[in-house]
Amino acid sequence: MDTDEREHVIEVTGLRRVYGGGFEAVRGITFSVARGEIFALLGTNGAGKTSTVELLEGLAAPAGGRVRVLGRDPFRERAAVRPRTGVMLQEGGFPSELTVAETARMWAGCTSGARPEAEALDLVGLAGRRSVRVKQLSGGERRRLDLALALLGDPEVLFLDEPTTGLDAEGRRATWELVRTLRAAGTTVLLTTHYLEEAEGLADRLAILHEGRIAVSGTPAEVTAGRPARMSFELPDGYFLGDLPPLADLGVCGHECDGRVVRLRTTRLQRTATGVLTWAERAGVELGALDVRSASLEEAFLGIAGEREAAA
Ligand SMILES: Nc1ncnc2c1ncn2[C@@H]1O[C@H](COP(=O)(O)OP(=O)(O)OP(=O)(O)O)[C@@H](O)[C@H]1O
Repeated sequence: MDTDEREHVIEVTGLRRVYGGGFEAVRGITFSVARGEIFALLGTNGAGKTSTVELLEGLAAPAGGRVRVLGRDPFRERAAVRPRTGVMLQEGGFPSELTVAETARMWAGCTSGARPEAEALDLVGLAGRRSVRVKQLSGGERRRLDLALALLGDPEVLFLDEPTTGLDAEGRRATWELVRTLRAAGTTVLLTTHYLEEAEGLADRLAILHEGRIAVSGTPAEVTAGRPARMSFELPDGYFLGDLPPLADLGVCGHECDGRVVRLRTTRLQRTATGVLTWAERAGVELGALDVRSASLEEAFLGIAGEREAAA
């Protein structure tokens, strides 16, 4: 089913957030998230991700614009919206003397229709740590406990603020798997992250925020479309960049040459790669450290940040 045909569980229109001193952290953003979608908010430090998520969670009222979660105003109708959402904040801040199981039980007591705490702990791989005190958990285990608590109410909508920060590679992958499983069960997930590969691999759609505004949004493929791909290689001794066919003929839109290492940026990757490799083959040249990669979210992200700074 097309995104437009599905129910929009989160709808944000012209949303603004202004802090006490008059600083406008969120400057009129618009996006929507369909039921069962994973949507990622990306951005540099201070771009406004947490400020936005807090408005969606109903923790503050917007200075302007409109936000709807499950068709309701999450701030004014918090009592109706909150039981249907799960929230994982950047800092959980739980009593450190309690054990993992006690913390989950305490939280379950405040959660309507909570699933058994053992089930929530099992989902995040903390079943074996039930009797450990929270203060003895590693940073990554605390993040997983935060996630377990967000899952206690079996929420329809899950807000995850930097869910994998502090997790090792295995913990991160396990969290991604869990989020995918939740999506398959129909849960809608909005997450913020600094890990571009997390957004690229997990999100159905994403938005990159910059200074309180959405710089670009869409599927990962849409966001990277039009961004240049890269090709790099090392020429053997005695060969120089000028020995290659004219770079413009190869579709190259930018290049760097550092000694014998050549880095090309291209909007026509197949043409560039074919041209360079055909030249090397004909010249009997063995290219070292050959690397060819299509545009990634990282390039889009760095490109957007760079372009905005240059414009400023
Ligand atoms: N309580 C506050 N009072 C005033 N300004 C604030 C407050 N909280 C955040 N800000 C400012 O609002 C801007 C956006 O902050 P926010 O935490 O939403 O960014 P972020 O994208 O989540 O950043 P990070 O990636 O560092 O978590 C920043 O310039 C920040 O300094």
